[in-house]
Amino acid sequence: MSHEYNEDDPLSKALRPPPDETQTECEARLASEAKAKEMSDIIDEELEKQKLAERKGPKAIKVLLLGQSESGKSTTLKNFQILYEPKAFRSERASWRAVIQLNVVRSIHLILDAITRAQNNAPSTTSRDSLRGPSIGPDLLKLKLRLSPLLQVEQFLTSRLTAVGSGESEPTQLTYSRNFKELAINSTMQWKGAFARLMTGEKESSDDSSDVEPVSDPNDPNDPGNILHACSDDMISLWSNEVVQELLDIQNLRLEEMAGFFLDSLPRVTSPNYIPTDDDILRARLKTLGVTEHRFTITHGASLGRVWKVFDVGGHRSQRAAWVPYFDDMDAIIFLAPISCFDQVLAEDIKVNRLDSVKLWSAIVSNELLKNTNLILFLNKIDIMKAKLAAGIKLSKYVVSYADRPNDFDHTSVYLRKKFAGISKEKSLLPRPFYCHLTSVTDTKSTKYILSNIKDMLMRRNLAESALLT
Ligand SMILES: Nc1nc2c(ncn2[C@@H]2O[C@H](COP(=O)(O)OP(=O)(O)OP(=O)(O)O)[C@@H](O)[C@H]2O)c(=O)[nH]1
Ligand SMILES: [Mg+2]
Repeated sequence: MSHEYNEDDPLSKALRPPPDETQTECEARLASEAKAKEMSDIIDEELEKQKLAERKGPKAIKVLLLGQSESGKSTTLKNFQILYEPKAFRSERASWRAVIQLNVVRSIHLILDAITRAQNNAPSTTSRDSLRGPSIGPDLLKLKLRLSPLLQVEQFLTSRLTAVGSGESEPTQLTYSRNFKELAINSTMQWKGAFARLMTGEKESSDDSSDVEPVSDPNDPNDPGNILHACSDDMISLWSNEVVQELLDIQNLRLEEMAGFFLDSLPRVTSPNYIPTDDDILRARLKTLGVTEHRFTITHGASLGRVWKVFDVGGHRSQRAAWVPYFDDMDAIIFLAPISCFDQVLAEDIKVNRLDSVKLWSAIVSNELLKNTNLILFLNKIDIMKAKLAAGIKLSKYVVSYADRPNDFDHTSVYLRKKFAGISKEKSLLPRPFYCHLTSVTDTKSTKYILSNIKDMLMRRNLAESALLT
């Protein structure tokens, strides 16, 4: 087999073999090209078969995940993967390790920033009053200096992830620090496989890599895993330092409630042999860019063989224009509203309260294109909501209409549920049932149960509709 290389076509020119290629090299190259072509033909054939099966078989069930940024859409998608594609989900552990490393470094970065702010006595965006904090002693300053290499790890991991995954660092005006950039990734770019290989030096991902080998190269001092391991004790000292805790408190930085919080698990996640558990992967935070489609085939039960397509979208305001083309032809939308955010301002607009998920919900229920679509509401992050209420944070302070009702979870959740139900009833263009779940999608057990119920409900509706059509 030989290729024609067209001199006028830059791609063809770039692919041209080196002019000084030996006979053996040429044979090896041709053999590898033939193998690649064979693989590509097999994949094409498989895709063609899939398309044909889909055309012949019952229509795929399509579910769109919607909600503001950090509401838990991608985490819900991970639950679908655990349920229907556990093998593939677990084979991606190595890539999630890098994301978790990035999350850890980011939390440390936030603490170091808080110390710098206190040193400069600069006003913080959310400080209750000016920074009359504890004094920062030489020990803490030394710790800060020793942890500075971590900032390079952050840059390294970000550039690696963006290189393979068409990612982008978007400025996210987080409550706690303006202009703090957060890495966002479009997962259609197969960043996971590519990144796992980059991290592990593997050539091909094996079919069952649930027992992926540790990803650090013990001999490479620049390997992020090694740097994190070397800084582990200092990070633990920093996180448990009383002055730091006081500073964070004064600056109203509740790291425990933030996305991608792993500081309570530092010895484990910084160990050289660390492999993320399912729970870790669910808690790992990587912002989504664009819209990605995920296909699952139901492998058991009455709906065996049925294909599901789940669409995950970026929830950041800049991403929302991309949602509309997907409104058509969905069997259901799972809308996530993070009710724990009642006391925070919206990440991307510090003037808007996070509960302005309510506004987004109004826009969705009243949308003309969605008038016949099943809407399923997840009032999410109830674990954080419960912790906040238990800590004495009052809903009525932020949602004035709550007035003097009891500040416990039962009453607040019923109130919020009614609020969302009322909007659905009032604003929907056609009458529609109100499906609502109180969720914590980082809890796989309860989420599995909810997703199974949704699956059954949609299958029943789908069957009923097909029966009506015949
Ligand atoms: N404690 C807790 N954390 C949650 C829950 N749901 C999601 N999270 C965490 O919140 C963070 C954000 O969740 P994502 O699923 O990435 O949010 P998203 O809606 O996909 O956000 P975008 O991609 O920016 O639109 C992640 O670190 C999750 O682990 C929950 O119910 N409880
Ligand atoms: Mg996401």
